Amino acid sequence: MEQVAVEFKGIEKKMRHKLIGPIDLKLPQGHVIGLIGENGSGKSTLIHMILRIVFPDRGSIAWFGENYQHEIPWDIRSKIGFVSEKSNTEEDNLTAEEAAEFRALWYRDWDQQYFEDLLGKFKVPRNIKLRKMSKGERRKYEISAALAPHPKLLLLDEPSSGLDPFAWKLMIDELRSFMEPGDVTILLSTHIVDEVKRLADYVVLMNHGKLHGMAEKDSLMDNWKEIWINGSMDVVDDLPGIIQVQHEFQGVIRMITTECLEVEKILHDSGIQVLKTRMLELDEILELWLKGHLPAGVQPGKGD
Ligand SMILES: Nc1ncnc2c1ncn2[C@@H]1O[C@H](COP(=O)(O)OP(=O)(O)OP(=O)(O)O)[C@@H](O)[C@H]1O
Repeated sequence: MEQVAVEFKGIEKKMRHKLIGPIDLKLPQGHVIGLIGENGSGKSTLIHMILRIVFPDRGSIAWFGENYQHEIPWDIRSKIGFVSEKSNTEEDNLTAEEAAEFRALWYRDWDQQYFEDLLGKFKVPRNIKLRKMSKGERRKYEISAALAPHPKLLLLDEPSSGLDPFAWKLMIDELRSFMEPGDVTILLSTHIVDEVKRLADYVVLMNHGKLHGMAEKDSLMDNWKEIWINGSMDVVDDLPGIIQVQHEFQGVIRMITTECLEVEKILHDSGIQVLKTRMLELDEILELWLKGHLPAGVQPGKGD
């Protein structure tokens, strides 16, 4: 059975006007999980609950298979890297080098050489205070500092905010090579669908504090398709996962299915001609999912 980095069981948290949860979610170890949702849907709150910056009102969280009632023990916390949506103001008056000296005291496995290499790769300015850096420059420092202790779980809250396209590409490449050992888990909250498309193995969708479920990205891309066939509407009634269907012209039917592999097999076995198929873009899939069309096997509120 696959190892689980973090597990949420029946988690609920009342924020000012919004209930976040209930959330039942297992983040599989060794994968990148893209966390997607509209503004205010609860993504940062979910990340803050993993870090114990926010405590849930109900339910439990397990870190690498262990539950803790109060604080997370330091040996566990030091395995978790974090890039916050907002910069840490306590570091404002420090240079990247000075801030790293403090971080190195906290993280047992801090790798100074790796940190220096990342600063060089990202062209982070040296010997100037972090508050004097541009938003993108500071972001590059923050990503470098989060990677430097080789965390086993990396929580990234909109990490690319402020990055130029070249730095963005560098970040994607760096995160890919960071995943190479195979036991690292990344939870990536982002509004950039292309980031999820390039990096994520799984997609977790949230909306208005509710979890819409978790699905494997490749399975979404392979199964959510637009198909054109030559046939009658009766045929469509027997096909699985049909969420849109339209009679186009002269016996041509256009449909969208969430179970394309199965649909293609049935059509093939029935001798029905497929005229054309089109893979949906990930943003189209997410829009349909948000409207309530679930991927096959996904239960709303659950991410197993
Ligand atoms: N410190 C806080 N106190 C009270 N309510 C809060 C606090 N922080 C966030 N909230 C509320 O909790 C809800 C979820 O916020 P959260 O920041 O988790 O959303 P998000 O999905 O990360 O949003 P965004 O994409 O805009 O960053 C929002 O309705 C927000 O108003």
